[in-house]
Amino acid sequence: MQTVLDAHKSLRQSRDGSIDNPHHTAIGDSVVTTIERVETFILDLPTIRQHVLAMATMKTQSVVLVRITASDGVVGWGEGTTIGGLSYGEESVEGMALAIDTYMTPLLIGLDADAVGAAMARVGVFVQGNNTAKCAVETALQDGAARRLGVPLSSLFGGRVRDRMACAWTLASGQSDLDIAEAERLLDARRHNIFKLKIGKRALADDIAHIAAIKRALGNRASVRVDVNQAWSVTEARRGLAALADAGADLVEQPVRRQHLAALAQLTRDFPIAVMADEILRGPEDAFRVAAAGGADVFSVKLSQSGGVGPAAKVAAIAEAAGIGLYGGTMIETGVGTAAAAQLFATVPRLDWGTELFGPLLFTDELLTAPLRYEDFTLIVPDGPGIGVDIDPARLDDLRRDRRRSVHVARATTHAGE
Ligand SMILES: O=C(O)C[C@H]1C=CC(=O)O1
Ligand SMILES: [Mn+2]
Repeated sequence: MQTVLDAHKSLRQSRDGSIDNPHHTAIGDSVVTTIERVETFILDLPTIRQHVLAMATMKTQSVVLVRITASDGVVGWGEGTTIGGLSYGEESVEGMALAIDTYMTPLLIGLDADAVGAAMARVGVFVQGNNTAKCAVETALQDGAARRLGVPLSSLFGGRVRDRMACAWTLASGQSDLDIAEAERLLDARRHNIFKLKIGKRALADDIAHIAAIKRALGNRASVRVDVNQAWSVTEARRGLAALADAGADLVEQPVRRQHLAALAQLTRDFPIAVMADEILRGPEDAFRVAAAGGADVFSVKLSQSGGVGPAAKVAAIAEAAGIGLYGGTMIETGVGTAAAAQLFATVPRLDWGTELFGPLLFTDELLTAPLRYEDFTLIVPDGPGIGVDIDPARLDDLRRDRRRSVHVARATTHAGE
């Protein structure tokens, strides 16, 4: 039986013709740069303030970084991040590190480092689901492939149509007056004029009063949007969407559970406020299903949920083909995942709803040698090769869980009701 590995090996052509090159491996009559090492790092990054979501309150964000070293010495980085332990999704950072180290790495070692699609196809044969862990691996491979060519990752996805993009900020301190003060500061600094409010934890009437107060304070100076993170029943959502539109909110994100596509489609049809799909989208197949059902006006495209840069590009293409609006989503990633997402969203012809690639700004510590630039309400897409940013090794050492001195990880997240 021919395996995916055999198939991709036989498709590869010699790139430099030199069998003697010590950095390349001869496979059959092909000479390729191979994947030599895959390493995972769990990092814990304290947040600048508590971040209150329907299902969890974050005080620290935990992420998995993947470093892939190829036989030519080129290193690629990727990130797999989720929110609130296991309260947002079915993958945790600990589980991702295990899935990568135990199951994905042995499948990857020795494969052609440039054949990212073939490598991920092989992983997909033997590893079901685990999209966020796959995202970390796939992004690291994409980064390495682009660095090897000396081009930004956006060049592997058709090239840029923009070099900066609108960037929302999430107001989630848990208190209306603090949120308003924070929004005013960010408007004054010209950093953000799109605000996403996290709701669904409190009673509907309290959430609506909170949104109305913020919209009243900010008026036309800002777009106000809300993310329910699946917390509403269908009945609550029907009441909620009507009230949100009256309060002046522009968009509501994932109001009902991700399993309830028919309800999401009904809400999309029945209310004038834009409905955005988030948790329901776990890759291209879901994107197709949701688009075919008329399940949303807008897709929040996330690299982590989609399974990497390539699958996220397919989600975006399905939205585009279906006339669904696009928004560049985040899982509150470090500069690594944020830069990778920016590279992809720079290539999307229409990004009408902007992005929320603010992740690095929510952390007390900077991981990169040069921070991402946020100016004039936008994020600037980095120019360098690959994802366009570099990790500071000293800061990486500082933030690694296995080297960490002080963060009390067990209490870094509290859950709804605590
Ligand atoms: O969209 C989510 O549900 C996750 C995330 C993105 C921004 C934020 O504050 O939380
Ligand atoms: Mn969301």
